[in-house]
Amino acid sequence: MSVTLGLDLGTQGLKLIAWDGEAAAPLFVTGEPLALHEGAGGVREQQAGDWVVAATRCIQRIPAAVRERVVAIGVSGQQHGLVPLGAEGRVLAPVKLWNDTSSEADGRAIMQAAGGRDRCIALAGNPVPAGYTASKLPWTRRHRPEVYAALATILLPHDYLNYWLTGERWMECGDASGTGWLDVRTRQWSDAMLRATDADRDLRDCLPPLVAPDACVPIDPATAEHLGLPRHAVVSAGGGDNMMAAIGTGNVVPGRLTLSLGTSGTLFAHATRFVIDPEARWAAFCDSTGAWLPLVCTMNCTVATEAIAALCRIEPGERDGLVDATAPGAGGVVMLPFLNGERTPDLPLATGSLHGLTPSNFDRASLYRAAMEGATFGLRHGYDGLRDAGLAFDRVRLTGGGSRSAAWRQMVADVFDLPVEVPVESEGAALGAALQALWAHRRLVEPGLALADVVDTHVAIDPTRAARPDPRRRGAYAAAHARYLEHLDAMAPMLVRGAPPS
Ligand SMILES: Nc1ncnc2c1ncn2[C@@H]1O[C@H](COP(=O)(O)OP(=O)(O)O)[C@@H](O)[C@H]1O
Ligand SMILES: O=C(CO)[C@@H](O)[C@H](O)COP(=O)(O)O
Repeated sequence: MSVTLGLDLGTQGLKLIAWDGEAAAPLFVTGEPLALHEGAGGVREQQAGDWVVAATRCIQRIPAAVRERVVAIGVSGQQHGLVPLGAEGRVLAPVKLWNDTSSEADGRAIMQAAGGRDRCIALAGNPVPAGYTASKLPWTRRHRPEVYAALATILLPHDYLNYWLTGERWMECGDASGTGWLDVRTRQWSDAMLRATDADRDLRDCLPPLVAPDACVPIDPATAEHLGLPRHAVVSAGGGDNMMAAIGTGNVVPGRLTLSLGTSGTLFAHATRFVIDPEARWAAFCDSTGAWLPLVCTMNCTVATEAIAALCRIEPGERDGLVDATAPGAGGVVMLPFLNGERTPDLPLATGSLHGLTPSNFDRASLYRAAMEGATFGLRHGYDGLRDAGLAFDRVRLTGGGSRSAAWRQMVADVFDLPVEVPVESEGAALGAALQALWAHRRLVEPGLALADVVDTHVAIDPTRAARPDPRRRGAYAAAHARYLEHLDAMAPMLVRGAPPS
């Protein structure tokens, strides 16, 4: 039996899956929560040291008989975070995360220096929203000058765990697409975007080499010993959580749409040709197979449902019942769920709001449904952009924490008017990381092995969690979606400006 480990460093927690490469089944699954520091002005940061503690706990919890058979490890991670490393490998500051909007003005300044938003898209395929890594660097230069001066290497969150495991610094093109510095057409760093970020420093010196998707690096022997893992284990390239979720949900061929309902909501496809949206309604990213992964990301998915559940004291076991007890449209309640600011649509300073309240709909069930609908409509917004690019879809593969909800699965089927499939393994990103590790390890002796072949054998669909669009609900959801867009348009001038200082 050969075992591969998949680690997924999410925003709310780190998850681990130990995968049996022969039986195509999980042997052990565990996780650890992670703390998030939220500061004034949209600051959202984590300590890289906490990730290492969480990963160590998860790995050491694996039964020894499983651990000693580990041949390879793959790491998936929340995208865009900036891990600043000093020359000797020390992390110099807290990690500014993908949902940290404090660098909004810095992103705008980079785009201006590059010649404007459209020019950025022409140069590298993407603009530089606040969430992307590039914007966090000038912020660091302004707010933490000593860190900027000592900076030797920039890593992304999953790259940092790879560094901890191997002692080697590298990036790969999937996650590197979310820096704002990679020209996603050529898979090379864009000198123009690097210069627009800092004209006085050669930032190429801070960027590690880019490796191929099937790269394998030996684990550091001392780290292997500390973790109780075999010294011959290797670490694969790993990738951004969305790129790994594409593998873990079997989305490595055209025609499938993966939707991940986590802290962020993401929606992405597999594209064999490079596609960009001139309006940047979605991100033009590389995937982790050598193709592309056009992606829509909203910053408020389970953020919205969790906030309403906490406010109304809705227990986890009650939630689906409340959604089922209300009709599509939530009795007229509309939630613009932008509690964390928003990336799609591009409103980093936006705040959340509730609309359409009356005495007869101001109840916990309608509010909870409105939060779930708002999060789902936000993703639908970007989906129209993907179709405008000529991409066609015949199904949705659902993953992330929200995919555990039967009511949410049905809502996705109805709102997108597509059949929904749910993989047996709900942790798509962790499974994708384990499968990438399995593939990369097998390719050492079988160089022609295609990732799609591994995915076909290992990603199973759970027939009991499928959902089909219900034509009786289509009209009600279309009307509710139209109402959502009306409120969004009406609020737009205020949402662009952001909240007054508190
Ligand atoms: N049955 C459910 N209904 C709605 N939300 C759920 C359900 N189960 C889990 N979640 C939510 O999913 C979120 C975690 O999703 P996950 O994909 O693990 O997030 P991340 O990777 O962003 O940390 C939590 O906010 C959790 O409350
Ligand atoms: O910023 C993006 C994608 O561009 C997010 O999808 C992050 O990658 C965080 O993911 P979760 O922690 O919500 O899984």
